Amino acid sequence: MAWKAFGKKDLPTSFLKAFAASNQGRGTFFLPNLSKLIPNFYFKDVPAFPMDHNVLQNGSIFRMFHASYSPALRMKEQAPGLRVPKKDRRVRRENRTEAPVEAPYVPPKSKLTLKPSSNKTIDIFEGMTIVELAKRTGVSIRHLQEIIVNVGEKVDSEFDPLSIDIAELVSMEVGVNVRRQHSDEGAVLQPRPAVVTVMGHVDHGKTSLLDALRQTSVAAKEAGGITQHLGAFVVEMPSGASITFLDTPGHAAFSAMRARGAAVTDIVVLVVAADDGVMPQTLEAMAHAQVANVPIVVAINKCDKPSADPERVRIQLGTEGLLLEDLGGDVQVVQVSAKTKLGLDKLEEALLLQAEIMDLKARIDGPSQAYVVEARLDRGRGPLATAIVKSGTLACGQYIVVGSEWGRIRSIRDMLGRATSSGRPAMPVEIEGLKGLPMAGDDVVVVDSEERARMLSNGRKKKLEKDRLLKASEERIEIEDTSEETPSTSRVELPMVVKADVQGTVQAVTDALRSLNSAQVFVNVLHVGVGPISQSDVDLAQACGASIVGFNVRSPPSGITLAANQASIKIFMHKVIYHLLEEIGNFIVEKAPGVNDTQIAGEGEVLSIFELKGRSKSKGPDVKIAGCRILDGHFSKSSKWRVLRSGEVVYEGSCLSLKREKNDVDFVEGKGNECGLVLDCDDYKVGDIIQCVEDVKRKPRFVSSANGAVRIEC
Ligand SMILES: Nc1nc2c(ncn2[C@@H]2O[C@H](COP(=O)(O)OP(=O)(O)OP(=O)(O)O)[C@@H](O)[C@H]2O)c(=O)[nH]1
Repeated sequence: MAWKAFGKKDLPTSFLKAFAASNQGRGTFFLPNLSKLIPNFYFKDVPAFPMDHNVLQNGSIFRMFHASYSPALRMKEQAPGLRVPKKDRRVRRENRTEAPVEAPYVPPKSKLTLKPSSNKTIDIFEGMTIVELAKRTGVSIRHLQEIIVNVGEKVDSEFDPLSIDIAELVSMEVGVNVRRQHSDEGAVLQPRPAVVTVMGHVDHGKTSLLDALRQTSVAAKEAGGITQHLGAFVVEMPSGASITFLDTPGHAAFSAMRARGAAVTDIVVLVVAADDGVMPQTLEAMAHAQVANVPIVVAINKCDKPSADPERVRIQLGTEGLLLEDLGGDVQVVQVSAKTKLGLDKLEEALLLQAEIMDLKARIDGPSQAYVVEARLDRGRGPLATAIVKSGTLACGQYIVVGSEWGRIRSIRDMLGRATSSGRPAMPVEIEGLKGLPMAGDDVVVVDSEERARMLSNGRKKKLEKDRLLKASEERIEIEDTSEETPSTSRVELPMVVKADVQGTVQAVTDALRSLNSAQVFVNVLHVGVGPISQSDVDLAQACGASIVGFNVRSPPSGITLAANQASIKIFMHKVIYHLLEEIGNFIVEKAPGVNDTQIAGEGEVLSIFELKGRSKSKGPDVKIAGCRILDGHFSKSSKWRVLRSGEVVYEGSCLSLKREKNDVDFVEGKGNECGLVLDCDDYKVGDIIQCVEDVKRKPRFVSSANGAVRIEC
């Protein structure tokens, strides 16, 4: 492998192998991590595109410089226009054979020279002119024309209509974010089913309620009995109407999934258990719905329980600012029981009424738009995206761009797994044919040709990578700043490789792991991916001293497990999020260095003072012995000691002698036991309190709250 590593030291082959292998998919290896792993190197010419294997192999993506890299070259790199003084050129020549003896070069914090994307976001639409685009981006018409020509498009006049894809590419090029707007003007709109997201606190009965609505039994089949995916399906109501439901997980780690659910939905069903009342995730769900400007229908569940108190729930919700119908507002409230199926017809009525009020319609014809709620990698079928169609009709054979991935739709399946040729508005569909795995939350857009799809996908990848590198660089600076507050010797870094079944859970697990960062331990997620743990994950973990997390993925083949064992790589395999976080939390606590602290090991009272006269002048002065009774704990001779008088510390020091009866001892234990004590100060008085103080290492604590939120308390 030909890497351009300047300087005397070569990179470890094991590292290079693992690094290259880990980057065959998306560029998920963070540069700051890389430079941390090889501290004597710094990096320049960082790519603004995803690192792919071939690029990595020819070594041209960035140049790695060893710390001993010559000062003259360094000056040139930092200020390209600068003339290097002759003296320094000499240094450079001398250094061809030998590294200079000098302090290692510490790269400046902001070494990435990538131009950041501006925070500006503009709306773009099909047919906008260059003039319009120039107005919105704030870039000159001439510059935009140059870019358009560079992407291979013809420009006749600045008033010619641009395709929305070209407008996006050009905007990205000038560092402006876009929102694609599709006008339905002139299109025939047809009624469409409502998309309803069921949200609420963990275990309040969201899945059971959906189960009851569709007469199946998903809740019983879920690992650990909790929802960890964003399930989407269509329920045919007895009235004949159909509703698309999204079930979101209640556990605290899945906040991003809930936010996605609220963003794609028309109505939120807020499930609150009648016995438990309003809880943290109930409030979070309310907030998500309000941010997304989505109406709420409240389902007070578990009304069959003797401890159910629906009135209390109503009052709680009212206090939280939800304007319930029965209290004069417009939020409908229904009392239900998923167990006895009580009130399900009322819930259905409420949803259909809400949908009717909203007059939900969508364009059936024309370019389709959809929203990815989940994505996973199937061994045989490749990347699969579950999406909800927003408008238009998604059809097999269409070229699509999904986030930064592209593909041609090979097949579409409905939520029962049946093949279908198209997906209509509000329909959840599984799309097959993408070249790479998109992210949950990505938009699906249909484009005219393969060329356009490739171009848009490449442009987006480039931008994504640029933003990611910048974010990683900022994160690194933040970490460095925090570690300045905490002595670096006391902060342990735990590198992790995270693999999970779908993109959504990868994100949830990664976010949850990051929430375990503390002043003592930094969980450094080096690499994430969808799918089972592979040999390249093990290689990477070995090269970086990382542990591997496998969430909701099948156990790795025995060969991989064996390789991991041999390399002493810890693998955390779990199917339930709180089990995973508990195990990792305890692992972190175990690895945390702890902070030095003191604790009172024992306390006693001075009952009497004995004076021992010095037997001869040469043997030293007279000695005062404090006769003590232990009130609590134990006395240990080697510890530190304190004398307290009227609650104030009057002395701190060490012990010269500890006696039990007439014998010298190191340790006296037990409330009520008496001993004689000589401290290196003899200013004690009857009634003083003597404390034996020990140094201890205080370890952090793993704390998980009722809503599943976890943290490490130092
Ligand atoms: N008595 C009674 N129990 C219920 C009812 N609905 C749900 N449960 C029970 O409550 C527990 C949690 O139900 P789930 O449907 O898994 O709750 P969830 O809100 O989907 O939980 P997450 O998926 O973890 O967010 C299960 O033991 C259900 O059997 C109900 O109406 N009455």
